[in-house]
Amino acid sequence: MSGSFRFSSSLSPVHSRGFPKLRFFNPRIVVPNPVPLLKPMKTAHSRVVLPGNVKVAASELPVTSGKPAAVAESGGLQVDLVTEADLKANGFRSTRRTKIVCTIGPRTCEFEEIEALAVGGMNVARVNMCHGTREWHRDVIRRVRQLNEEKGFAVAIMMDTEGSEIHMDDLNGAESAKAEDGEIWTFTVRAFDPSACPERTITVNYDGFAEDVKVGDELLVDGGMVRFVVTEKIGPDVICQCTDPGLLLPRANLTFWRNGSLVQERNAMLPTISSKDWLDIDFGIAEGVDFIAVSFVKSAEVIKTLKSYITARSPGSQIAVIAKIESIDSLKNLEEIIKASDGAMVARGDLGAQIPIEQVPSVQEKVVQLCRMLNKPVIVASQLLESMIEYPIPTRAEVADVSEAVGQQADALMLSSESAMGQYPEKALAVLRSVSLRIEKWRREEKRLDATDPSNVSSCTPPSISEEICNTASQMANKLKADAIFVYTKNGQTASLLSRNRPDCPIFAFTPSTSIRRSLNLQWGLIPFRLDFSDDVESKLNRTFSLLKARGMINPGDLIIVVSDVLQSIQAIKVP
Ligand SMILES: Nc1ncnc2c1ncn2[C@@H]1O[C@H](COP(=O)(O)OP(=O)(O)OP(=O)(O)O)[C@@H](O)[C@H]1O
Ligand SMILES: CC(=O)C(=O)O
Ligand SMILES: [K+]
Ligand SMILES: [Mg+2]
Repeated sequence: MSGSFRFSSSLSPVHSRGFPKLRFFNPRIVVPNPVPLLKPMKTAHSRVVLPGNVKVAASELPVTSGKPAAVAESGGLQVDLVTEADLKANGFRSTRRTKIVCTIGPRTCEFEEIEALAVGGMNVARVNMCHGTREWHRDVIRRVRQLNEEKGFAVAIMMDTEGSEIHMDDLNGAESAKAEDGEIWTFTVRAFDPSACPERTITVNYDGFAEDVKVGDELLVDGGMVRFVVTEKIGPDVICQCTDPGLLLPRANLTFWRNGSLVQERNAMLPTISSKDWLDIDFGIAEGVDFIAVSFVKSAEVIKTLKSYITARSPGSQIAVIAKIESIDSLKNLEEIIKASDGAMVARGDLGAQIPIEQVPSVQEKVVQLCRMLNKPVIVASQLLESMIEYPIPTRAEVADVSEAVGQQADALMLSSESAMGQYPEKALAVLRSVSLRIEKWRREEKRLDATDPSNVSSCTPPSISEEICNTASQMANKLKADAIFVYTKNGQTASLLSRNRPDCPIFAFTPSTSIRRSLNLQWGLIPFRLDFSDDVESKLNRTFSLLKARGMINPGDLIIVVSDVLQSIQAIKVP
């Protein structure tokens, strides 16, 4: 699919989701450019515009073999230009702790568009295997890799599986179809030739569909954006009347409800990982993605199966498995699922179609807390800035929702349609960034909740020396008002345990592995650097100090708490 694909505004999904097309009396106050617009670096001499309006001319940076040194690993230290310039200009406290995942779609798939997102603060790029071809995804993944190699970013790649829940067909290539109030539509398990498909007929991907539904059931498209009631069943055809009109989008999810409850008959028996998903997973392993997010996880078993499959297919691979919490069945097995996974996503879109929407906020809070206890990164996803698909500024309610997730100290926030096919992907990213920074700062100032309170973090994992060291180091950093914590970590575990404490200062995580560096980029408060280091604490510390000082990222007198996972030690050191 090409990058020129655009939804025309009259077909924007926002409209399908019940927003009036024209908002008379629009309550949006257009504030004077609340967030700086970012432009990616174009040439070695252009100015890189960074978060917080820091400007650094690429030509001012030391250049090695035609590339800026930040990219070319000066002295073996690798960090991206954006982080480097931000640290230089604004200091440690300025860094954003909450990470950002952006879904890459038709609106953001070109190299320059991906680069603009990276410059704007994207930490993880997500590709959704529900949409597009493998070739399309391969191109996106390779562009992200190229960006990392050429510009020193550590943008991780997350592949999200399609899963085998019930969904509609692709509308024979149409961007959408409008269902009007009272209209009769047919949902069928019959497949048609695109040219021979009768009007108002939609093919459903699940063969048991016509058998499972009953007359009187409610059929919800995309969690209730469009609703139908089943009036008649004729063999493979389910005849429905539209009760809540709206736009039907290709491959939209379908659920059916009886007497106010989700019906889960044989569809509950559909595999979490379909045969197509396994092929996509093989593709993801071959392309070396960093995370595989599994849609509609119902139990821990599927996560264990996938993890052992990855190990067998690609021994020594660092691919992490993220459980998407979006199925009603997952809620009964939350703790086991999260324990088996390397992280979780609160996938509020489909979750809100499987449980009453008023229950979504409490599930979000519970999953975020559980992940924190179990030391697993957690992503809050879907509809954070939904109106920005179409408008350049968010609603106040959306800002409040983002603030809530940041206040819960989730590791990451995710953009879906906003970045995949919305009109303002960079602005949406800028809003996530500025709201995160503001709420994080406010939280530190207010100390509204003591993040290092051991009761908050220490239960549920078996106590370990590393964990105690990290808890103590974080408390020390807070009490001494340290400027940063440095951690030298080979497999990332110690960095994770520090992040889990949500300390007041940023955590510089030095790792010799580029893939660990990328995977740490999903975790709260971690600034991952690639650095080869020896086991000798003294020498690696002196080397790090001189490399960072030479690049202006730390200053003499800065107080650093140093944690080493090899020696299991804590040191408090003033930068000489
Ligand atoms: N690779 C792609 N090609 C085309 N359209 C895409 C692509 N990725 C995303 N989109 C569009 O962006 C929208 C939002 O993306 P998102 O990843 O949230 O998908 P979704 O269909 O809501 O499924 P999920 O529940 O997995 O998030 C999609 O509905 C689709 O219209
Ligand atoms: C992200 C996702 O899959 C959802 O919200 O449904
Ligand atoms: K998906
Ligand atoms: Mg989903």
